[in-house]
Amino acid sequence: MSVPTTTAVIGSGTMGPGIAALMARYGSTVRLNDVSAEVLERAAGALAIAESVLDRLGVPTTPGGSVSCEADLAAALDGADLVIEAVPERLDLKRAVLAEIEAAVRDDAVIGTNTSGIPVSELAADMAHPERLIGMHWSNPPHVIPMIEVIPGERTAEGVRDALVETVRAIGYEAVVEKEVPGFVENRILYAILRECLSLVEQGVVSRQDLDTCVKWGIGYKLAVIGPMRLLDMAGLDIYESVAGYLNRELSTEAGVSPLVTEMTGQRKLGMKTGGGMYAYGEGDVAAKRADIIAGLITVRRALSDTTPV
Ligand SMILES: NC(=O)C1=CN([C@@H]2O[C@H](COP(=O)(O)OP(=O)(O)OC[C@H]3O[C@@H](n4cnc5c(N)ncnc54)[C@H](O)[C@@H]3O)[C@@H](O)[C@H]2O)C=CC1
Ligand SMILES: Cc1ncc(C=O)c(C(=O)O)c1O
Repeated sequence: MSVPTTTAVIGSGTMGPGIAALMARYGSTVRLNDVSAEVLERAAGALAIAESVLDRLGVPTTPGGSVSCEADLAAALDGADLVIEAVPERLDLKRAVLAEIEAAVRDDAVIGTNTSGIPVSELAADMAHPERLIGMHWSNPPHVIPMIEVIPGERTAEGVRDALVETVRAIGYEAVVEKEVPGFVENRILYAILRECLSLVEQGVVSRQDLDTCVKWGIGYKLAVIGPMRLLDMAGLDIYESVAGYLNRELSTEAGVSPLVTEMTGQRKLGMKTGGGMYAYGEGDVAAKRADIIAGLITVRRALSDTTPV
């Protein structure tokens, strides 16, 4: 399977519309499904924004692609060669949705789950055909970040893994194939960073704003150009050995969720989607901030495409 003829995207929240817009751009007939009629009504706006971003990125349009919103799951799945599950990150919900998907989908369809890190084998535990399920972890915003983690579970067929890698490359993205561990690779690293960041803010070592400045320039800027393994070579492994020798024992080992985060989620302060989180957003601020972030990502992606690989 290179670009699937028909793709079903199940879940149209933060991730679904960007995924749908990108697959359509490469010529796939995409059906975008959600349980919420209100969410599906809003999808047109999100799709239009994603399409304009793809224009600005210069992603060419393959004729024949389209996205339609489909409230009926069976209709959304009808004839799909690739299904991308993007419903909320809850094991019970994902298992239930995967059961519905596998009961309705074509026998030879590939079912990709966009879980942020639930092991694929756990999601597949009750499936009649676990060989069709594979982790397909996009990074947010999915139509902009050109890398997808591909994670076979214990029972995923090799042919399914190979077909998905082919699809990822056919849409111009890098495929990173991994063995399954909770969080996969990207989120294990991201969450190690976020745990330390939250701990430093909670301890009052640094303000939220200054932490963001420090990580953006001191870490993010370099890591946008080279990966951590290359960074170790640039710094010197002897330096890493000396610093890690006294620093690693000081780092946060918090096994639970940061109290700062649980306090905010308890108040339904979920970030940009609710208009407040680590920062406060006034009227119109969220749209402006999202536009700034996308503009920055487009500039950096263009610049990085001229640099040598990691
Ligand atoms: N938000 C992010 O930065 C990223 C999220 N992910 C993962 O992608 C998945 C989706 O995440 P988001 O888009 O952020 O979540 P979200 O909460 O923004 O959207 C999920 C959507 O799924 C819908 N939904 C719930 N039950 C459904 C069902 N039975 N059938 C169809 N639709 C249903 C909801 O109405 C909602 O619109 C999660 O597993 C998440 O961990 C992966 C990469 C990045
Ligand atoms: C906080 C956070 N958690 C999960 C993911 C992806 O699974 C992301 C992301 O892609 O940006 C994230 O920021």
